[in-house]
Amino acid sequence: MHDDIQEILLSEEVIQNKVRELGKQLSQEYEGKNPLCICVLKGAAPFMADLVRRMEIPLEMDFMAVSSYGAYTQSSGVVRIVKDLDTPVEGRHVLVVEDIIDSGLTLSYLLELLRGRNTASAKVVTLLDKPTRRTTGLKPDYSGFEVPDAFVVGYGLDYAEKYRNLPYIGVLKEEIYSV
Ligand SMILES: O=P(O)(O)OC[C@H]1O[C@H](OP(=O)(O)OP(=O)(O)O)[C@H](O)[C@@H]1O
Ligand code: HPA
Repeated sequence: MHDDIQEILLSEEVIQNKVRELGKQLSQEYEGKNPLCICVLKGAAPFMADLVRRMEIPLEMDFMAVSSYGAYTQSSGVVRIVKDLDTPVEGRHVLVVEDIIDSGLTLSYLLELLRGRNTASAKVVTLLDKPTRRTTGLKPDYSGFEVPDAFVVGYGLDYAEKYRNLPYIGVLKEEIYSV
């Protein structure tokens, strides 16, 4: 285990089993719909890469970057589009792929934006849900795990751009971000 990690919450095996399960479920839900899977960069990149390989249906991928956290652990409350989609979404079934929903600010903003572009449907799959931190009414359509109110890193999730490449998800030691 990495020295900066206090505790492993979800092992690589547990994550991969869940991804396989979600991929199977989404394959059934989106059969015949050629969904556009939208990865919210950067945190969702490992989850998106693993998830689409478990979806056994035709689909397309696109990438979007929005930022509300800046470099550290507090949401700024202001959502900014850093990179927009390359694909027109009008009439498309879009599935937003997220690593974590915390306050829900990022996704509330994103879903409103996408629905305003007249999608046929706009749903969300998140690997992690931290419902205790929610300040919006947002609920994911598909969710992997609920996590407690702790700052978690790994499998895409960062602290100051570090730890995204850990294959597991762990709680960061408080001394790392309290200095
Ligand atoms: O529900 P919220 O409170 O809005 O938080 C969730 C968002 O915060 C993180 O992204 P971040 O802005 O840190 O960018 P990153 O994915 O590049 O790390 C995470 O990947 C979600 O997109
Ligand atoms: O717990 C978290 N870890 C990393 N990034 C995050 N963005 C929202 N919550 C978190």
